[in-house]
Amino acid sequence: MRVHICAVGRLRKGPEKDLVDDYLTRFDRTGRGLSLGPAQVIEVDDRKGGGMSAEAALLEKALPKGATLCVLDERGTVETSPKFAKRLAGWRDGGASDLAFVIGGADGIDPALRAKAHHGLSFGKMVWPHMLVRVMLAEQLYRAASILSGGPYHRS
Ligand SMILES: C[S@@+](CC[C@H](N)C(=O)[O-])C[C@H]1O[C@@H](n2cnc3c(N)ncnc32)[C@H](O)[C@@H]1O
Repeated sequence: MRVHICAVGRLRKGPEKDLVDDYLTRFDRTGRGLSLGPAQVIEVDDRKGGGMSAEAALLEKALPKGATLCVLDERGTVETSPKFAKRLAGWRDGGASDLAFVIGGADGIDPALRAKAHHGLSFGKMVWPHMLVRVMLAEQLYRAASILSGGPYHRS
């Protein structure tokens, strides 16, 4: 199952980008034997300042056709890492070829796009900056692959 992180805005060179790259490399390596990954980041940029709906149109265009859609949203479901790992395995075992996570911009994700999602995932009720959400998601993907592989990274 290929994994896509579709995000509004460009992540510049720096510690957040390094962390995302590092965790996704680890995810790819750990997930290879589990039919998870590879993971790629797809960035969209609305330079005309059209707001949420313009960003949603760009995101929808960039999403792989038929992808299982998971939006990152503070109003979504808060879950443990093992539960998230189970959810990933469930999507994979249910036959999903592409899984797309969507991270919004400063105004969030357009409600019409949110309504199309198969799942809304929350990293808690607080609002985080989008670049940190990318890092957190990449880390949770690696953690989930480690849990599913029985590796020592996750200790609960
Ligand atoms: C700066 S936030 C935008 C918040 C916006 N005011 C809203 O109402 O959604 C940018 C993006 O980061 C993600 N995000 C921020 N906090 C989050 C959280 N607690 N859980 C999951 N995703 C979050 C969402 O995808 C959000 O669209």
